[in-house]
Amino acid sequence: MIAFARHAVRAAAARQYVPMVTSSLAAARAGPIASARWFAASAAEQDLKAAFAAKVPAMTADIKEIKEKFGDQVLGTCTVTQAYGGMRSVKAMTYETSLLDSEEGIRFRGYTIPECQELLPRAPGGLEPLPEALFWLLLTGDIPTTAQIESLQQDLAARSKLPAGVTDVLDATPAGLHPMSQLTTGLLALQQDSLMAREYAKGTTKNLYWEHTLEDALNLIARMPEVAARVYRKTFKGGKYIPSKAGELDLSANYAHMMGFDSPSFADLMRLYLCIHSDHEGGNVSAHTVRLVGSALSDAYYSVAAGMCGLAGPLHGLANQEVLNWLIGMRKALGDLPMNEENLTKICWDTLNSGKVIPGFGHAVLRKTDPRYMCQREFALKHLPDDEMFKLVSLLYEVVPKVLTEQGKVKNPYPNVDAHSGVLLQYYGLTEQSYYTVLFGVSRAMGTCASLVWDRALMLPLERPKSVTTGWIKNHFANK
Ligand SMILES: CC(=O)SCCNC(=O)CCNC(=O)[C@H](O)C(C)(C)COP(=O)(O)OP(=O)(O)OC[C@H]1O[C@@H](n2cnc3c(N)ncnc32)[C@H](O)[C@@H]1OP(=O)(O)O
Ligand SMILES: O=C([O-])CC(=O)C(=O)O
Repeated sequence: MIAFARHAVRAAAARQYVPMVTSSLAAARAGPIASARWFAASAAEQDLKAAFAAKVPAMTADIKEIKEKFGDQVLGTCTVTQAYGGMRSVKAMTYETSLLDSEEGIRFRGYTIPECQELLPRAPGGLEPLPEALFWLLLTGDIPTTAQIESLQQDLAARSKLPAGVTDVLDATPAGLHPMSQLTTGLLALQQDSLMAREYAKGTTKNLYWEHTLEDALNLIARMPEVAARVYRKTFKGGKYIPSKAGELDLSANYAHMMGFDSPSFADLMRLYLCIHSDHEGGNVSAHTVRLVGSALSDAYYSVAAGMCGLAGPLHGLANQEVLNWLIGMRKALGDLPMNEENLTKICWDTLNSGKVIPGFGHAVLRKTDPRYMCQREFALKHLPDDEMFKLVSLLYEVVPKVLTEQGKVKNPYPNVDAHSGVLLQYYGLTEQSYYTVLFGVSRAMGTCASLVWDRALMLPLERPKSVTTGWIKNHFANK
């Protein structure tokens, strides 16, 4: 099913993870980025579970040593303003699968998006990395080999059949229900098969939680595309479903096929899309929700469904839908007027003056243009350079930062991932913008599931930070 990306073997062979427990000095010398990477030790393991299991002891020992050595060090503090301000930049959690730098953007296990595009295995004829390969990387820290990804793809295909009753639940949802509500309902219907829930009820032991969670994660990832495609066909195509070709096509191409899109370049867009939306460190609303809910030992289905409810908010994943609505409204507002800087500037100010945010711009952590925006822009320059909507998005890239900077409120006036995704989908005929966050959800499930497996492997405890009332703050600081 796949062709191997350039340099992957060389890169995998050249890299080796250095656990702190054996060589903390070497890791420290390697610098923060290199020491954050999990380097491939061997390409021999073809089974994801075995590859993951091999990583757990060193990581567990590493964390034990870190806690012994640095357990009393202060990682972050929280001012009163931060407590009222969404805890912005408070360092109060760990998260292994990805790390966000405010200037540089996301790194998946230490690898930037261009590095992933270069190193991860691709589909035959495809130019973009396979999300199955990104999932392997997020989970194990290693760039997978062709054989490993073929084995994972076969495993996912074998798991992909929806259990009885799931399609009935989806069919019973009202046609007007938002696609994100339908997706979440579908995930909860999948929960009937949770191994974690079943084994916990039987009295399984703590050291096996990760195995049950990995099983649930793999089943969820394998089945979610069909659930999501059914939501699309039911809502927008009169319930005319297209049978799965799991096993014949890779996960992204099959998802596109089940939605009704069979062009090779749309499949490649799906691969890129599902890779870049998967993970964005641990503090974002969806990932943190998955972590929090999972910490109560709710299984992967409950945890991801909860995360999807957060992703459905307009300040988070739903912003991709909002961007398209805004762009369409903008074209209408322009009418016969030329699409130029002056006219777009006026429309931006109208949006701000009406009390709304400009969707797709700004970020809670990033302070530069999101690299996920940039790689979608590069995709557009390659595949749809003359598209009118792309030209509009390109012009807004120049206009909006100036307007937001002049307004003087935002910490980051530059575009995020959601500013670009919709125009690419529109170009290929996926024009129903209320569906866009579902695509984001299918991707985010992969990153958050990888992290959830680690949460259980590392036996992270129940999350329960302390809260205080405003009265408590007044009394506490009054006499200081
Ligand atoms: C996948 C993702 O989740 S990426 C983000 C997707 N969301 C969006 O694109 C929605 C538009 N953007 C926003 O609303 C914000 O930039 C957020 C929610 C992403 C980040 O919020 P914050 O960290 O609070 O941003 P910041 O500190 O810059 O906010 C300061 C002020 O600028 C405002 N602001 C931030 N971004 C924007 C924007 N795009 N348009 C207008 N005003 C904005 C905030 O609402 C806030 O106003 P207030 O002081 O009146 O409450
Ligand atoms: O990091 C964030 O807060 C939001 C975001 O871009 C994401 O979750 O992809």
